[in-house]
Amino acid sequence: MAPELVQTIAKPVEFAKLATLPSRAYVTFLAGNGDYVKGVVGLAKGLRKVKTAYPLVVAVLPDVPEEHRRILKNQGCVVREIEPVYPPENHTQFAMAYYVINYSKLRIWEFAEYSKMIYLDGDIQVNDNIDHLFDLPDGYFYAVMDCFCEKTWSHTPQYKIGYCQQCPDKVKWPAEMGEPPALYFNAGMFVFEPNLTAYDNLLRTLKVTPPTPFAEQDFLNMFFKDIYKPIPNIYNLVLAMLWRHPENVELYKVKVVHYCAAGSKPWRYTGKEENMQREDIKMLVQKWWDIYNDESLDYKRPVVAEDDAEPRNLWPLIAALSEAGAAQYVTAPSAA
Ligand SMILES: O=c1ccn([C@@H]2O[C@H](COP(=O)(O)OP(=O)(O)O)[C@@H](O)[C@H]2O)c(=O)[nH]1
Ligand SMILES: OC[C@H]1O[C@H](O[C@@H]2[C@@H](O)[C@H](O)[C@@H](O)[C@H](O)[C@@H]2O)[C@H](O)[C@@H](O)[C@H]1O
Ligand SMILES: [Mn+2]
Repeated sequence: MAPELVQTIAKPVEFAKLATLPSRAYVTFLAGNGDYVKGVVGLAKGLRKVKTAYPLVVAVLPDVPEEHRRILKNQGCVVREIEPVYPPENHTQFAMAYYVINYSKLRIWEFAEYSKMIYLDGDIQVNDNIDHLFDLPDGYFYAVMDCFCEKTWSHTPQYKIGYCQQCPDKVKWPAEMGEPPALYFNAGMFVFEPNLTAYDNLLRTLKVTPPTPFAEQDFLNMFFKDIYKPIPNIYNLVLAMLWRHPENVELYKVKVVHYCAAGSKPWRYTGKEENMQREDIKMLVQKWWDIYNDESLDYKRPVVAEDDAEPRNLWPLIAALSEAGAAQYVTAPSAA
């Protein structure tokens, strides 16, 4: 379906069809005025390179400067401001101090104009088309299993005994410690259905949930425990898997790379941290930069009659249509 909503509005019949299309989008999260905006630009260009049919929505905190928002709009992103979400007062030592802002990711459940979304961290690159994940059966929460072997997990019992869900038979979970930990996902990538009821439940539950070291990742694992369905790690390669569980990784099959290992953020890469001189890490960082620097992947705004300076922002139009009850699901320009 022609992604440019404005062209479609002109033909009511087509619009009627469009109004019933399930609306889907990728969504990421951006906070602060620092360099993560480079991650999001890289993600937008990577999604374009793999010719996704869907837009990239960027949920931005109020502290994201206008200049960064303009950069993202000019890369074809749909920029949506969200309010921060803070966990209850706590003295928790987060695995990384900045994780406290990651609770704001929970705002994306409010984007209920979309029937299904794929969340991707800003430090993720999509190297193969994964649009087919939108067709996974509704009613579940899909994400890739994490790994417990990095020092960031040293506070946990599983780390202390050397147990990891990636190789549950290597060091077995001792019966005297009760049930092994429930399957635990990395919250850098997940397939979910935005829904206002779930959103209200998430925020209400958060208010009475003491924060834990992995912040919103721990919280989401607890909240979605009963409907979580693991998907293969080709959809979110947590880089530490390369040296912690190489037997579980076939790099040539990996579709999504998550630059979460310490020192691996491509836009900050110095190569000095542990594991950062590995050939596979250097190749993946270079691959990220090749996309980021590829001008042929920059967004080319569709030329419309009254071409204006601002990239066409469809949200006011969509809001008006929604008020008129005309459009349940409408698409914005695809990221491609
Ligand atoms: O200063 C920050 C820190 C985090 N993030 C967003 O929050 C996500 C989660 O943080 P990060 O990826 O650094 O966590 P990791 O996966 O490395 O644990 C990032 O990918 C960004 O999308 C951001 O925008 N600005
Ligand atoms: O706020 C908590 C964060 O927790 C997760 O990152 C961790 C986790 O993956 C560990 O397993 C790794 O060891 C570690 O390096 C990595 O940073 C998510 O990637 C991120 O989106 C966010 O939810
Ligand atoms: Mn990340």
